Amino acid sequence: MQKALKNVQQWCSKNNRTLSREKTILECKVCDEAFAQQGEHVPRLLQCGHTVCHSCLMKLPTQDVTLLCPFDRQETILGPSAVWSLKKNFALLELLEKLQIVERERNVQEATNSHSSYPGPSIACDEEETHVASVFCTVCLTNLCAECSDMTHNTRTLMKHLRIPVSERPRQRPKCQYHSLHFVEFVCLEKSCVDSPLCCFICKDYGRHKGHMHGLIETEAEKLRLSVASAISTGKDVGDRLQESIRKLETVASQFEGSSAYSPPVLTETVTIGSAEAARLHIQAYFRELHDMLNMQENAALLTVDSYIREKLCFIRQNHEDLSVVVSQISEICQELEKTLQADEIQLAVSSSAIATAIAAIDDRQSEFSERRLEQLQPDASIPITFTKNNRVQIGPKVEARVITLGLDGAGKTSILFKLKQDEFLSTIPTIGFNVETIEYPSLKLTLWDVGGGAKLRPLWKHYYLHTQAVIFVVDSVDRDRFAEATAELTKIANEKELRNSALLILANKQDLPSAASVEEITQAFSLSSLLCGQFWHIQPCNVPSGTGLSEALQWLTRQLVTTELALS
Ligand SMILES: Nc1nc2c(ncn2[C@@H]2O[C@H](COP(=O)(O)OP(=O)(O)OP(=O)(O)O)[C@@H](O)[C@H]2O)c(=O)[nH]1
Ligand SMILES: [Mg+2]
Repeated sequence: MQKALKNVQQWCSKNNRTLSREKTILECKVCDEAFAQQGEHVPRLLQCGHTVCHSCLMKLPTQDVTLLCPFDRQETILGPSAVWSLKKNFALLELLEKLQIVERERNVQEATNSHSSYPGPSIACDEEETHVASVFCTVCLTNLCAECSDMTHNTRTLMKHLRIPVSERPRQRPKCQYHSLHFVEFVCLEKSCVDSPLCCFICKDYGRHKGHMHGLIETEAEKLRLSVASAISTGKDVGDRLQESIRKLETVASQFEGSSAYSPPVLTETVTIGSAEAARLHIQAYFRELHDMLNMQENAALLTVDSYIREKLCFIRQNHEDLSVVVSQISEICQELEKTLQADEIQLAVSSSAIATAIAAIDDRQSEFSERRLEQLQPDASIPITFTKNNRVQIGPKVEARVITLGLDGAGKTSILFKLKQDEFLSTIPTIGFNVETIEYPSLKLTLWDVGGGAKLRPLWKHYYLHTQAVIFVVDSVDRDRFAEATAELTKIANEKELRNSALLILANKQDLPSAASVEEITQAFSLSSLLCGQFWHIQPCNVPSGTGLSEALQWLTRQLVTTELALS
């Protein structure tokens, strides 16, 4: 460092230039501004070894997190704080500081050597009035010419006094406005004196500031300087942090605009979307796959129907052909028999065996093609179609489902079962155990389990849950006193793990009775919306005597089981 400093000094003297001006040799080679100890022109080091001021670095173009050196185009990788993360060139900063000290000492030297170097109004030497003062002793507080300075400060102690050019002499203290013979030395710290806090020692000890808190002007000024410096540094910190936030916002904004790399996502996979464009692409890809999948499913469904139709037509044509052959055979036999009617007795007697054979053939055909057999040969022209939940088509064979009917005792479960099975309102007795019936529709076959609802039987309900696709919960709409009890049972059912994929149909039964609670009242009393949040559920008003509501209830159930209304059509 000393060597570098010496080189700079030598360069200055060789080139006959002053140090103060030649600070510019320590300037940023991009903007030609002198480097500074702090602020915009603080020197920062690039990884290639070049030094550029902070301000210029901020203006340089960046590629992602790298910055190119303006001199050799080499890359420097930036940290998370961008340009702020680059190290300051401390060697250069130290050199700058030393140069400032050297310059200051040189100024004193020059002032000491030359009376005329101080361009301001001349100040008389305190030792010899006819001399012009060129330096100010900061310890003796005297203005001195060079000669008197040397003369008065020639002892070992006095030589150490710091003497500065008179131009840099500290300002003289003002005189006290109440005691004109004395300088102000103190600052009064009382709040009431904030408007005129300066005072001399007389004001402080005997005058208007007597008894007040006070401090030395230098001490108080130093405290103020420190708090100002601290506020400045805090301000800079805040500024730096805000700058960092701005940079991050810019990064996020550029990512939104589509700078980030994008790889097409897989259907159903959750991807982290990096930019607005990536999000759009992700959505388009998702729906493209969905459309493709639906097209494939539609084609597969059509193929299934086409092959079903082909098989059916083949069957019909075969039957048609077989029956036509039989019809022509019968017609031939009939023609032969009609001829025998024209014959005389002798001929008839001779042909009796052939006639018996023909009659037997007709009898055979008659018994072979009974009404029932002919019905079987006439296929139903309808094509019963159902769709599974994954959009596969199902023709013919019925969708089978296991359903359990639960609810408090007396709610009407058994009555409903009998109504669905036999279309009758039968008298019932309380169920001990269970009843089970199979109920068939064109495309649906329900196995309906009706389990007794007495309090002692309810713990047994759970044994019926396995493989159950739907639960029918029957509520006696008249029995408001037991709504709370019914809600408690429904809550247990709703929380059953084994039933979490089952559809839940609530039948508000006995709507034929005048005091029956409406569906809305029951929904509210049972808090169904919150209780069954996230489940497949439906509430249907119904009554057994007329059967009103039961077919709608089953239609909803069927939709849940086969996802199509065709099942019941
Ligand atoms: N008015 C009217 N009465 C009904 C209706 N449904 C059922 N009932 C009557 O309510 C009573 C109880 O019916 P059940 O079908 O035995 O009740 P349950 O739910 O099977 O009762 P448990 O087997 O004890 O669990 C019987 O007297 C039925 O006639 C309805 O819709 N309207
Ligand atoms: Mg019953």
